[in-house]
Amino acid sequence: MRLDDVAFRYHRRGPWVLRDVTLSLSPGSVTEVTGRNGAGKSTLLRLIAGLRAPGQGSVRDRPSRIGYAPERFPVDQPFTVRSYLGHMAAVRRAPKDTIGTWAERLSFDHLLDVRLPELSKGSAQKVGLAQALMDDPGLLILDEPFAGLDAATRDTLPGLIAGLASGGTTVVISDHQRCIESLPGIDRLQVANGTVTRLAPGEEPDAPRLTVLEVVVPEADADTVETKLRADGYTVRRPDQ
Ligand SMILES: Nc1ncnc2c1ncn2[C@@H]1O[C@H](COP(=O)(O)OP(=O)(O)OP(=O)(O)O)[C@@H](O)[C@H]1O
Repeated sequence: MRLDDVAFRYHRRGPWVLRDVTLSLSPGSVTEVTGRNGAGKSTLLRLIAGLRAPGQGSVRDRPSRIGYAPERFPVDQPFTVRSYLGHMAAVRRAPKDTIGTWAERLSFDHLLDVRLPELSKGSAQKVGLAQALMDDPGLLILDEPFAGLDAATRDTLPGLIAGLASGGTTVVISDHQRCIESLPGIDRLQVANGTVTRLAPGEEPDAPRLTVLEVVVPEADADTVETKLRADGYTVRRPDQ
């Protein structure tokens, strides 16, 4: 698929969030989208997914079956995981047993009868991923899919993504936590200053100046704080106990 001279703003007369975006995404490619907070990564992903229409320019040849997992899965829905995913499978005419398959692959099969608002952040993230992955999408868009995931699922997901890509799925991922960047042959796009540039292999995104901040927390809160900081894209080092 292609984006040609795409520009986008959320409000008429508002500031352009993205301009002059021209890029192509080929079947079977995996593209990592990088950029600072607020640069426009989620906006670019929504444009690619077709959830937002460009203000200028065009998007062409988008695959018809699209899987999209937003940065935050909307849990304020009065369904159990099973009925929500069952509904999504029916809408997409996916086989019903796909729910069990993905629940097992992403290790949330024990939560199928729990209501969405009662899920932890990481479990909700897995349900969001399952609905995006279940229909063998031609275009798969994942917005910060690793945020809040447990280590086992974090390790599983790159392989699942690579498997879909080798079957021809075009994959686009924003990933603060840089869990996907070691995937062989990955393409990288950087969103900065309102536009998108392709990074050459090995080229580092414009790196901000780094500093070290020591944070002291109650021992019992250390895991939670570490998970939160990692989810926000920070590097966390724990001193030896
Ligand atoms: N629904 C919206 N209405 C108006 N402005 C928005 C909306 N969503 C995002 N923006 C603005 O568009 C710009 C880009 O936001 P976007 O969420 O795409 O950035 P991002 O790179 O994904 O950020 P982050 O890394 O924090 O998730 C920001 O200035 C943001 O405030």
